[in-house]
Amino acid sequence: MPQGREERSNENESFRASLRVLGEPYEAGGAATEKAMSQYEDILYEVRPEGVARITINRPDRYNAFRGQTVDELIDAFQRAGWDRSIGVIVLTGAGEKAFCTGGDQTAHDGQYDGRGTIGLPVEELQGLIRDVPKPVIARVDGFAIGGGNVLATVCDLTIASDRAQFGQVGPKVGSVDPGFGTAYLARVVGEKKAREIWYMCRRYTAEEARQMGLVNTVVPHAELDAEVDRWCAELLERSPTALSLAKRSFNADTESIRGIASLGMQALSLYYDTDESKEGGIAFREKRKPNFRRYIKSSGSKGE
Ligand SMILES: CC(C)(COP(=O)(O)OP(=O)(O)OC[C@H]1O[C@@H](n2cnc3c(N)ncnc32)[C@H](O)[C@@H]1OP(=O)(O)O)[C@@H](O)C(=O)NCCC(=O)NCCSC(=O)CCC(=O)c1ccccc1C(=O)O
Repeated sequence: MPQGREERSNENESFRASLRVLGEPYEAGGAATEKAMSQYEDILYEVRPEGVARITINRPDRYNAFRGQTVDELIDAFQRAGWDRSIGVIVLTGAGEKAFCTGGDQTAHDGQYDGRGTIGLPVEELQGLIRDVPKPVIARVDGFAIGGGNVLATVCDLTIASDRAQFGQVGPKVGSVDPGFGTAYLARVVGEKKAREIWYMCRRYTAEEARQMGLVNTVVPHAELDAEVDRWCAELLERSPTALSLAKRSFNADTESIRGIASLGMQALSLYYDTDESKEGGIAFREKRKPNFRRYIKSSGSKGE
């Protein structure tokens, strides 16, 4: 049945209304916002330059590894920037030159992590939120983007890396895995073979290698990283924000089923974290030795040890 003009105009109005909701600020600003911002311990939140929210994981002594509190603060910051109408681009980065982020903090991890959520670390909530905010998110990577840190960079819309950045996954070396966006979505970005190599082999890749496999948009000398990020932000701020948010949601739609895989996978990961096999990875990392996983290799049908 062809639609009448009135019906179409109602539909258009509800579509425009939904975009207005997408653009609602998370908080109106003022004293409450200032107070909440100063409460962050593990991250920094700045608006710099105008229109750009820069969120920095600020744990350089731990190579910007995240604990439960870090992930909660990141979620709060992405909510704030995501729904603030004065912000057009969000930049995620790590403090210092050693690391962007090296994933879960291995000192806050003996079995489950120390925060909330299925595994004591609401990483799948954070990854989903980076996808949900209706504006481009740029990962500014200097140093290591390893483990869950590489996953964060992967789910960002764009990645700008310095020539001394290094990328990789280490899960099967430390008794962990990201059974959602870190694996399935990575395969969409770099292809199945490469994603499996990255996860199974746990190697490190240079920024240039990461660029060649499609994990990074551009690589610049480290002294030029901020200027390059500023250039990309300035260009993005000139684009129609509504067109950008529609494009982002449209890209997301095709991989949205991975959210379901992530939530199921985290449930399984929680069980895995309580096993001796997984704990061996974390203990070995803390004891600075090679993990011994050989005794956990089981042939199909065997009862194991
Ligand atoms: C980052 C390294 C490759 C750097 O190697 P190297 O240059 O040889 O330096 P190191 O001496 O190893 O490290 C220097 C210094 O930093 C500390 N450190 C580094 N990373 C961490 C960390 N993640 N937690 C705590 N501390 C860290 C290290 O202990 C040293 O400190 P000293 O005081 O000087 O001794 C290398 O360090 C490395 O590989 N780190 C391991 C990173 C890691 O294990 N990350 C967790 C990965 S788990 C994973 O990949 C699962 C995927 C995932 O996304 C996920 C999903 C769901 C829940 C959680 C996760 C998650 O990420 O955990």
